[in-house]
Amino acid sequence: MWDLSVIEPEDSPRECAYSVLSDYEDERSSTTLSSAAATETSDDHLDDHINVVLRVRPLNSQEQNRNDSFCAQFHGGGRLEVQNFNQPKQFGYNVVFEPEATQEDIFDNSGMKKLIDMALNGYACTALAFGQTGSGKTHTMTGPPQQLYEDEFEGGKHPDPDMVGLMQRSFTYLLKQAEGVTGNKVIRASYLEIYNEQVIDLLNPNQKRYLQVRWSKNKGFYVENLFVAECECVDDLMAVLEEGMRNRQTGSHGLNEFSSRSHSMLTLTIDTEQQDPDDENLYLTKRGKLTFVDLAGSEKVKDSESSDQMLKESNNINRSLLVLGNCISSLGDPKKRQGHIPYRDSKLTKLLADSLGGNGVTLMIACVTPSSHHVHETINTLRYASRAKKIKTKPIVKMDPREKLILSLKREVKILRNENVYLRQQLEFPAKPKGELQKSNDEKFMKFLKTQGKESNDPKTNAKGGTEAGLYEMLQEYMIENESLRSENSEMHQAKDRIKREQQLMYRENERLSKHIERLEREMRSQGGGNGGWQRQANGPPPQRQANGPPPQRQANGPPPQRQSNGPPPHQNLPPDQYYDQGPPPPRQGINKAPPPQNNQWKGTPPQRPINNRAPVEQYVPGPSPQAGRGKQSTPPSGPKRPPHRLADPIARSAIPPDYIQNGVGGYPDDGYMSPRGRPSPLHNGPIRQEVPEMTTTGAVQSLLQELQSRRHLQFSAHRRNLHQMHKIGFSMPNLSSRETHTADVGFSSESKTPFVRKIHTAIDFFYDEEDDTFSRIESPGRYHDSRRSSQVSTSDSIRSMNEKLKKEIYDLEGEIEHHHLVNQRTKSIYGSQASVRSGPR
Ligand SMILES: Nc1ncnc2c1ncn2[C@@H]1O[C@H](COP(=O)(O)OP(=O)(O)OP(=O)(O)O)[C@@H](O)[C@H]1O
Repeated sequence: MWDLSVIEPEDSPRECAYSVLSDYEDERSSTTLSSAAATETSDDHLDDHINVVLRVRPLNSQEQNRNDSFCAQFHGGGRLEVQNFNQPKQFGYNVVFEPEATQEDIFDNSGMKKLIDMALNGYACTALAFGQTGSGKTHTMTGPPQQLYEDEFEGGKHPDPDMVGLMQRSFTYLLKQAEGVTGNKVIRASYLEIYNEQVIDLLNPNQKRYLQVRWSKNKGFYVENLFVAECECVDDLMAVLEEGMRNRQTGSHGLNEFSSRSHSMLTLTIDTEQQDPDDENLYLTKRGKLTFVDLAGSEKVKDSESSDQMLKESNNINRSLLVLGNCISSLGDPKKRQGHIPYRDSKLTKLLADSLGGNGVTLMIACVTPSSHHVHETINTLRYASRAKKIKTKPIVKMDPREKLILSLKREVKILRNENVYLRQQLEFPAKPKGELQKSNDEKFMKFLKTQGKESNDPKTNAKGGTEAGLYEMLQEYMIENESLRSENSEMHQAKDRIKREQQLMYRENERLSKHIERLEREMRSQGGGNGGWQRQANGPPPQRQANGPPPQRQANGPPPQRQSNGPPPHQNLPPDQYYDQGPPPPRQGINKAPPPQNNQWKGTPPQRPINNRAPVEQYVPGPSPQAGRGKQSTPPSGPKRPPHRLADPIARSAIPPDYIQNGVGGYPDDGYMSPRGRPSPLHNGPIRQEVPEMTTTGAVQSLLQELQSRRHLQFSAHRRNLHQMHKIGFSMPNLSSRETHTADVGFSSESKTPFVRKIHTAIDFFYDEEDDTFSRIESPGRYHDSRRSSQVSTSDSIRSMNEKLKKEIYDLEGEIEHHHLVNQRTKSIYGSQASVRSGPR
């Protein structure tokens, strides 16, 4: 069984000195590491598995002399098979480096470069070598021992540059990469070892005290009083490494002449100042960490032939490695991971806690010997490595906690300011000028940045004190602004909710009124029903009534019969108040003294509202009056009464601008509307009568919108839609989002190629005037331009205005009904109850 499912690469790098799991370097490594790097400016967590690579060293002279067999077989693709006393065991890792692999191969292909890049971006990164004693950990990390001790100035050989290890190569690469960072950067180094479970500062060997491992909320586990050296160049870093290696506990035993008897940790802290992508004036200091860990090797005491002090060392080494193994097992097991991880059981695991299970990025280099003599130890190391592969970490960028707080407050303030502006727009509050607090905060922040820059350049100033004071002051200011924005925004949210509630109430009332209108209409129809029922003719003036005969038949489109100008009306033998269509109107309740209509124009005194609050019986004058259409006035009693237009047929008009034509493609580009071709709108009431020539949809819609904007009526002949339906179209759409409410959605029937209004948007608020057969907008034109502004208030206004219209309509209809009542009564009194009654039009 493979420990890891792998895919054999087409071109197996068998000839190479290493093999990569599933093109690891190209895919997995780059994906996992670079994706984590993408979170550099945020606290977003990205789970990432620990990257584990394996290095198999060549057989050493001792093993060769013993004629140990080579127990490892390389299958490419990161796979390895180990012969465990004729029992093959198979393992898979991200990369497997074969004995021929050079130091350069390790550095270039282990993922080390990406680790350094991430450290520069603020992540805590760790490269850790582990394995049996003598397996090549130190060789991999720092090169052969003589690389450090053979100093050309002290008469030794010049170190072989090909043999230098991962650490020296990393230093060079790090400094080179750091040159690309524009802001300030500071690299500090510390070096410690854990020897017999005690922490020793390798850069301060004269201090014969063991250092304490402490824990703090911000730092996690850390070593107290550790010497930190600021390094400006590669040489500084090399000097730190050499100094530490010189002071490190080594010993010679049966398995390694230069055996490390301690775990060593060299930590580079990398502070980089980087520009905030959201704010060019803001520089953020990220604190990345790069730790190189060279573990002491596990050893069989029997093999290493340790005794006395070395035996004690061996026991401590093995014990701490056992704890490390336990931590790795727990972290690699998804069930155990949620539970207790025994970091505190050793100093090593305390200091590695963040690298293993925390917010760091870790590269583990497992080192093994291929000697069959050590196959048991080798398999242990391989299992260890396999378990480590299952561990997931959550890399995050480390920042100065105070700066982080300021940054988060600043971002929050920015969000709240935006929200504030948005809410103001919605509620139509005037844009808030930049407040004093906001101004002073921004100024303070700029000042702070400048001071910080000066202080960092001027060592004499008390940089820390000044910076801290500025930081705390700013923190407070931002918190105050934050708080005031919060409360202001919450008030605006409440206002918005209130308006919404009002809208809903109004909407319900409108629904009720609409139903009432329908009821009234039915009532009116039933009143004027039968042969003698009042019927308004579609186009043309009302019929002339003969004095004692039946009502005249109206000529289609013809002029109305001429009235006798000077002579008495044909019904002069009747009391004047019994006729209203050929003479003075019936003086209802003594109110209306208006002269008869002339030239099809209504003339008359606006009716007085009767005491019972019902519409007075009124004289009506035939002929459409576009300007006096329903919806143009919100105070019903002041205007003239008109016939019950709801019963009339639609009035055909020919006033569609010739460019209101569609070809069924495209749409209004800004609003992203699609042509309704092939998908008739559910709101479309039917074909429009007017046939129009072809043109582009976009042009048509733009013309229509321009028309709306200039408040002129659209006079195309739409199929009849009564106000009730339009009302629904305009306001009963659920979840009217702010964006949906800004534009007119005009569609075109693909068959008849005629325009129709698909959707009435509340921000524009235009209504269909059934009598005039027009669409008119009652919004201020200015609002239309700001199509992104949602307007709760305008929605309320439009619902309110719709409400007014409905009330007026009811008022009209009630007047109609009362009028019919009166006419019926009078007619009955003249002709008797059997007479057919024709009450209108007037
Ligand atoms: N890949 C390699 N190629 C050549 N020589 C190697 C390689 N790996 C290790 N060696 C040599 O093997 C010897 C032991 O290596 P090293 O000291 O690095 O082992 P170690 O794992 O660090 O052991 P310990 O845990 O005891 O410190 C050294 O002389 C080293 O130069």
